Amino acid sequence: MSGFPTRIAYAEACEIVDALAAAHLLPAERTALQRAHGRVLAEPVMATLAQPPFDNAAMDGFALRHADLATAGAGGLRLAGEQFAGAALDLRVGPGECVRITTGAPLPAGADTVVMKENARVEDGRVRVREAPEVGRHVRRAGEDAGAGDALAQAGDVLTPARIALCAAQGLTELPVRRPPTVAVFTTGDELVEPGLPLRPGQLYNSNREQLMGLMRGAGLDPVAWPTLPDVPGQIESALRHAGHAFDLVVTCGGVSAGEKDHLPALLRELGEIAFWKVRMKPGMPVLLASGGRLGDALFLCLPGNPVSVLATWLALGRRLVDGLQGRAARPRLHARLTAPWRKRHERLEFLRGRLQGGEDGVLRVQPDPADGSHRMRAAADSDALILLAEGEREYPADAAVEVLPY
Ligand SMILES: Nc1nc2c(c(=O)[nH]1)N[C@H]1C(S)=C(S)[C@@H](COP(=O)(O)OP(=O)(O)OC[C@H]3O[C@@H](n4cnc5c(N)ncnc54)[C@H](O)[C@@H]3O)O[C@H]1N2
Ligand code: MOO
Repeated sequence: MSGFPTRIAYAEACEIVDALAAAHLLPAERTALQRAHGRVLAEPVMATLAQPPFDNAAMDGFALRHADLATAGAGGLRLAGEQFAGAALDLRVGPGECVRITTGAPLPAGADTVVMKENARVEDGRVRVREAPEVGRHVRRAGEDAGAGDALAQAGDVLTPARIALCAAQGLTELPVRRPPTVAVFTTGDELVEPGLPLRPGQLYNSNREQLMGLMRGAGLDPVAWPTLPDVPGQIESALRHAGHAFDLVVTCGGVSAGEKDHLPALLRELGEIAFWKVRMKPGMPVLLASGGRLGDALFLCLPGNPVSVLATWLALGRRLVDGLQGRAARPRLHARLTAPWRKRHERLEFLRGRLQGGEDGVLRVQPDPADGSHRMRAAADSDALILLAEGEREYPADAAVEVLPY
């Protein structure tokens, strides 16, 4: 097979994924704030309100004029009123006066400082301050977090709970987001049996479907799983044609390498347009990406069947594709130091499994798991990161800095 990139470097695969995703950027839509969690912003969000919107107290206590503390003497300050959080009263703190105030309440005119309740004593309508704070203490100034007109978030930002809260504080009820891709998930293989059914010799339980569903849900998607497909070209074609016309993305797993029952490459070559097949990565080498062509408008991402290959190809390429389809800003790249030396004995870029450890010295470390076969799911389950080891045979000393992809 030729006419498309094959046996390419991981970096090249990333470029192709990014370009294909950008060409298939999903439309923007307005969604209710309550439904926007985890979605990607399609436009910047501008502040129309300053944050905080007015000067207010950071503590329960007394609002006063700082200059009066030096002159108040033993008699203290006259308690001139109360301003609680809620409607702003028309209060003014005059010379020698103070106003009882609660956290979040608007600062009365004239006041410049708040004294905590615990540092004051009230007697006969007079307030004596035990410990004078510095001027401006416990006052939160209007606009110190954001000014009206500031950009609070950019297109491509993910709506984390904190960012949603920032938008809610502006009184927004809807946000402009990208529609997440609809995704159909297929597992293929005559050897697969669903958990719960009896297993005959040579068969094995389908474990990849649940893994993929979890990985996709973790990426904010709501995938739809098909019943497992047998290794029968006609059946695979008709199921993929159906999904290719109904979904934005079709993800398959298994049947994508060189065996007599690996029908996906030939099918996508004949009916679709292959963007790449085979990336010089381990595990996951036979991964294939294609546009649907006569199978529909969907993109087709075909992952190898080995369970650890599913994990690695999804995290390395699949998640990148769904990020790109939503215009999501690049995820930060993380690095850690190996806790043990590692001898890399092959040419392909490796996504080795490892367990992250945060030390009190502030250094992130990762313990490589020696069970590096792409069927060794236990090592993947005992780990929480993929360790990227560059192409080429190489000795990595303990403490070597490596890129990690946490999962
Ligand atoms: N002659 C060659 N053989 C292989 C090559 C190659 O280039 N030339 N590539 C190897 C690599 S690397 C990988 S990775 C695998 C990928 O093969 P396929 O994508 O065709 O996957 P299958 O053969 O269908 O399955 C591989 C393996 O995984 C098990 N499997 C499949 N689906 C599931 C599932 N849903 N749940 C659990 N386990 C599953 C399957 O039984 C196989 O053991 O090919 C190498 N061979
Ligand atoms: O690339 Mo395959 O995933 O090693 O066995």
